Amino acid sequence: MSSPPPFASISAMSSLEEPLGFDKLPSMNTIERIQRFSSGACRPRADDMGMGHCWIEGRICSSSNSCEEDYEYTRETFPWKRHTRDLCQGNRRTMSSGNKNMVSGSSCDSRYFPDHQYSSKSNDKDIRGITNKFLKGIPKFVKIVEVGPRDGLQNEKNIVPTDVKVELIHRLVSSGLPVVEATSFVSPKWVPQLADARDVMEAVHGLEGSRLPVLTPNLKGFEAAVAAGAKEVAVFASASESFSKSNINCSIEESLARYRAVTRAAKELSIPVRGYVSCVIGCPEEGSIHPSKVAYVAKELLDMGCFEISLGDTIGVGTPGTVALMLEAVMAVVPVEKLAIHFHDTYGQSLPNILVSLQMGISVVDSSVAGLGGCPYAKGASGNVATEDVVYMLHGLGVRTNVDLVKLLSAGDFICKQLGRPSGSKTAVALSRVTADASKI
Ligand SMILES: CC(C)(COP(=O)([O-])OP(=O)([O-])OC[C@H]1O[C@@H](n2cnc3c(N)ncnc32)[C@H](O)[C@@H]1OP(=O)([O-])[O-])[C@@H](O)C(=O)NCCC(=O)NCCSC(=O)C[C@@](C)(O)CC(=O)[O-]
Repeated sequence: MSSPPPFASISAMSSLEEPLGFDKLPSMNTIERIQRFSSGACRPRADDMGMGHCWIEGRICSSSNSCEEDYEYTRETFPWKRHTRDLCQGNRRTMSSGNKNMVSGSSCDSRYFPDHQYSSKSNDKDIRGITNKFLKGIPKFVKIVEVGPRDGLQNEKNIVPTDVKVELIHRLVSSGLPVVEATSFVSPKWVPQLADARDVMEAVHGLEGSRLPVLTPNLKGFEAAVAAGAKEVAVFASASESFSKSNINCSIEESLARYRAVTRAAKELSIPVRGYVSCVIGCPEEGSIHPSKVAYVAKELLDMGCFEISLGDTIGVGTPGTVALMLEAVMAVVPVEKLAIHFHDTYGQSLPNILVSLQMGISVVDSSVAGLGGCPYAKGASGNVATEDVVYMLHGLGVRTNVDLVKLLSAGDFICKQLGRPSGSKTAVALSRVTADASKI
């Protein structure tokens, strides 16, 4: 028998792979009730698999209606117990129904998705208390800006065929990502990997559901982007003088002058412009970058009309401490609702950095499917934080993204197969192991 496609049995996953949401942490009251409830009031079922979750099976209790009463909250409060059991049952269902469940949110059992946690009615008061205490300021919704097709593929050793890029964009859009940065209209001599920018944009023309911005380093790039059908662009400055020179061959001030020309032209066509600041924590040549330099460039981009400023830790050296300092400086001159964060995962600090940024009020996060990425002009930079990992964490925190994790995983799987290497997403790797194990049951 051939092995099932990756994530085909995702609907049968146990909830061990789902982040434990705060809405699932038991209150003292809940714990007391469980202790009371599990101390002999009910007995384990024969098919209990030794998991000791007799309280889940409230219906087989020998005693009165106390089981009935507690069934709902125990089932919702400890879903991983129930899911461990369902893993086998669900997997059998999946195997018998072929590929039906693959990347199809609607045909999958929604109980197995992190999103399910937010429909829970249990413990509302306790959750609020916990989030207020430890996670103050975290937004309810985070906009994810997917940069995989651009930042992800610009650093690939082998040039990725245009039709693969186009297929990747389609898959990312269909996963519900609100923004998918499609490509760059930069010099093909500088970034040959994205020399097919026009063809990519023409192929995704008319694709609905996500905004598809492109990078433009100057007026020439802007004009080419508009001619190819781009409806949104991004300019990219740096907080490091050396990096500005090596990346776009001009000083910071020269780059800002170029970008003023771009934003002026864009304004006339009502085209929104996003601004990037790179090297917001450190530079491969200069070392650490003072937060005031980041704040200066961010404010300049805002003043010239950028609707959003993305702060890029290009070489991924930031930690929550340095990120918080940098954000504090930038937030003194740019309103927090205009800011986005863009982390590379070189030191594995991206998720904590994102968390601290959310706590400071940021609600826009850049990421790259499968953790692809890196800047060809930033030696030592690794891939961006993986979108799958960001979505997993956010959903676990009860933050909405509108992203369908299964479809996103499938997009990541697609591009990794095309590139011939494993995913840089820990979530994708863990879930593919779980589904592979499940398929053996
Ligand atoms: C900015 C330039 C063009 C200056 O490059 P230059 O060599 O100084 O430009 P030039 O004006 O002297 O022109 C040289 C040639 O390039 C052409 N040219 C000029 N402009 C364009 C254009 N837009 N599109 C196509 N061609 C262009 C121009 O026509 C000319 O062609 P030639 O006469 O030699 O045949 C170059 O340095 C460049 O393209 N750099 C882009 C590098 C890049 O894309 N780096 C990765 C971006 S990622 C990043 O910055 C970080 C970020 C955003 O991801 C956030 C983070 O991670 O922190």
